[in-house]
Amino acid sequence: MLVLGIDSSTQSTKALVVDADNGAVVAEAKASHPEGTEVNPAAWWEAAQSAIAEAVERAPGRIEAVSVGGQQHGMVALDSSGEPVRDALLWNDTRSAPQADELIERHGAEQLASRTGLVPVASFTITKLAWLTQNEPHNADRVEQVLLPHDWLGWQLAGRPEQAWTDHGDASGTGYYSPATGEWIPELLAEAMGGRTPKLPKLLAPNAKAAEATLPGIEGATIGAGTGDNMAAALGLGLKPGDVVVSLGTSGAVFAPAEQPSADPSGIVAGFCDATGRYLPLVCTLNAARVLSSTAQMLETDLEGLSELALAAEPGAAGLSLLPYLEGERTPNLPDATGTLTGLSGANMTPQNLARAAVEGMLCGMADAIDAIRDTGAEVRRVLLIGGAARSEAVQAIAPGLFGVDVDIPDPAEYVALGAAKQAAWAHSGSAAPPEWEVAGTRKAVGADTSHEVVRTAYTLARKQVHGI
Ligand SMILES: Nc1ncnc2c1ncn2[C@@H]1O[C@H](COP(=O)(O)OP(=O)(O)O)[C@@H](O)[C@H]1O
Ligand SMILES: O=C(CO)[C@@H](O)[C@H](O)COP(=O)(O)O
Repeated sequence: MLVLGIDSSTQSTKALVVDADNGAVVAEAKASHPEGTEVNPAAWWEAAQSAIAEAVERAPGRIEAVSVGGQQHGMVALDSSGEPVRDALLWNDTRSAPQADELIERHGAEQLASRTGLVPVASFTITKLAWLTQNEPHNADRVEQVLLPHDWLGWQLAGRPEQAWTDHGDASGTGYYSPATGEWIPELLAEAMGGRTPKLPKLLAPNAKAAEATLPGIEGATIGAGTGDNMAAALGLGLKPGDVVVSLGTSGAVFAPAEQPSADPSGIVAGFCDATGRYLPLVCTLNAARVLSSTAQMLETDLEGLSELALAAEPGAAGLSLLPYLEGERTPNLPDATGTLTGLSGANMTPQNLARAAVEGMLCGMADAIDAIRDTGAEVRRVLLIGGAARSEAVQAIAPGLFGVDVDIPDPAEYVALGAAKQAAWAHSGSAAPPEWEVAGTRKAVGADTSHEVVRTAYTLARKQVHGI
């Protein structure tokens, strides 16, 4: 049986056709998304249709089921005819930082963490809706329904039926959902929107059959509930206790499976649900893969060249530290920050050291995130490194030392789309547990090198000096 998994993430849509018996990828395709932190959802739909058509064309048979994993938190606000009232505001759009602060002032971080699992930052949907209400009341007045990117795409695949749906994983990133009860908190949404009460999608179980596809090429296929991209990756990897994922896409996301919901009043760890009925404590930064591509561009090289330069420098980049807050930052919560390079001298200002500082700076943020996940009580037996920038040799070589733990590098694959495909197979089968598909990979052992301590200390010192935290 063939199933289709879609990953609609920040930079692109990926479509994988997968053999549901063993998880083997039999066809795949990709289409780009526009740049920017606000995007017309029509662009995702166009990319999805193009990637699906291409993947299905290469598939050796009929698609029986499909699911979508989507970038989390994006605000898709629809009017009474189902059209977006404006472009969607994405997870990495920081304009709603003041609204996040207002929510915390009104309710207190501790209360919000225990009610919603989250302490608001600009990424979360509720702050974007509060921003819309305060800054574009003419648009807020027209909002009849609020969806997330994956909800909207699933609804498109089903031909825009009366009732849209979502899953508990993606819902847990909105700020108006309770992981403890598994229900929406409509009063928080109404308060953020000045008393307006838009319709919310129906919450579906992880293995629910949501609808049937109407898109030509996959008509009649079962549509699964879908989920957020990180939850889909967790499902695709089949995480076990002791596993911690470091995902280096546009965002840097660090997460681990958990049996209980978490509530971190510091706001560092977001208490999300996963796509299996369990939980997924997660730390997210705004700056990961693009730190490397921007540095490569500055050094007039490509990603391979950047990796070679970084590996030609000594650990610690001869004293250079990069705080890579190129798009502002979410963890730590510094929405207006810019990047800083510290420790420059005439002697260390080389392309090799700059490249090394970029890789180390990005990974130091991830190492801090692993520590925060460990602080929730999660066991950290190994790290699984995925996402576009996990393909970098320098990242693979430097990560184990900085993380202080063995790093497994699953064979390069689109794990979000694979997880979506697994959910589709699960929904179609109607079984109690998702299918188990083997994930192959290689291990980079942590080794005896202790130079990482110096690197992390220098990074922490630079952050304290520049940002006071
Ligand atoms: N070999 C590589 N080294 C470093 N970065 C890479 C490499 N290959 C791809 N990338 C980066 O990965 C990113 C895309 O990763 P992906 O996980 O698909 O992101 P997203 O899910 O946010 O769209 C791009 O920024 C790209 O530059
Ligand atoms: O906001 C988060 C997680 O809370 C991000 O991880 C988004 O879900 C986007 O992910 P990528 O496009 O980087 O995969």
